[in-house]
Amino acid sequence: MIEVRGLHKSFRTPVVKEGRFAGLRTLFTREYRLKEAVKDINFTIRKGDFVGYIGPNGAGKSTTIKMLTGILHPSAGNVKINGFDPHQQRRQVAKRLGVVFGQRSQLWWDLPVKDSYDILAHMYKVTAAEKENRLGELAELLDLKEFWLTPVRKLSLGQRMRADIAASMLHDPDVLFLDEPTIGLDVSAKRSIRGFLKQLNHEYGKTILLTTHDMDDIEQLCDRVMVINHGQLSYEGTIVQLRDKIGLPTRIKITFHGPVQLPVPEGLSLPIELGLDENHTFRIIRADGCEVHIEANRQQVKAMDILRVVGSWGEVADIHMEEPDFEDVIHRVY
Ligand SMILES: Nc1ncnc2c1ncn2[C@@H]1O[C@H](COP(=O)(O)OP(=O)(O)OP(=O)(O)O)[C@@H](O)[C@H]1O
Repeated sequence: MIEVRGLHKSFRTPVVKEGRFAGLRTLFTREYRLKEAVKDINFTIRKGDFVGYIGPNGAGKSTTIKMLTGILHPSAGNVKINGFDPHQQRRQVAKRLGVVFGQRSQLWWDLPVKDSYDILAHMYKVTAAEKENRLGELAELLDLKEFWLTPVRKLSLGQRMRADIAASMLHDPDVLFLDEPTIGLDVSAKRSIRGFLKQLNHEYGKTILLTTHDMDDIEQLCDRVMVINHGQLSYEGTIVQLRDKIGLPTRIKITFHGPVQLPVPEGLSLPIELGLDENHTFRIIRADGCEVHIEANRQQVKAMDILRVVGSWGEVADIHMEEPDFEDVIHRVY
């Protein structure tokens, strides 16, 4: 459905001279610097996928999205969306594509929300009946009626984002590109946007590519994640595979029915005589009365082995496992 092959984008920017009359000298003797924003990117996104596209600031995410939407022309390589080239066959692609830029609204600032939809429907050649039908459904799903007649500039950020997402869906596209759709939103506004996106993907089968710096968005919504760094893809796969690859330890808190005698001091790994070898061990990080905190790499040591060993220290009352924070995992990939 979305195919990207050998995608490159370089920008040529004039080098600004320093010192007296710098502006003038820059005008007459132009020197250019080449910035390779995207370097040989390849990926395929199938129908119904929900894929996260993440990377640090300046990594090349927006440049990629702009090439996918046809706003920018690749320096090399190609993009196909449903078989069409977004730059050369813009009209065909636009019909099947919805785009939301969280930082920039596609609605008319001074017009009531409803009027923006009338203009967009006209631009996309959506019939009056289709428009009524879709807006009825979207208004219900995104709770649009409360600000239907309000000018866009007076909307809260959460309302504006809901209105923008509805606008991108008005022509019923199969594919959605979302660039930071939850930026700046409070917890409940984020939840409502995420719920809607989930529904679009699960129930309506929409294919979604999501760019965000919010790792909760990625963890809660995406089946797959692509990481871009310095213009190149540094990881592509599921979130579970990514966690396994990075292999951060799981934190486990064990509560005993009484104080425990530990076989090794805090900070040390368990010794071999307990039936664990040096590659399959775990570490005591803190002991506090009846509570013991350990760290284990669950790729290396089985939960049953941990239970067997800690069970020999005393009577276990409770065990609480905490998987590594996804932000920490991502930090390692960046
Ligand atoms: N029009 C342009 N002219 C020159 N350089 C550009 C242009 N657009 C982007 N760049 C450069 O290309 C690189 C990638 O930028 P891009 O906006 O794609 O990053 P990003 O991953 O979207 O970052 P962020 O998370 O901060 O939005 C950056 O170094 C940026 O300065």
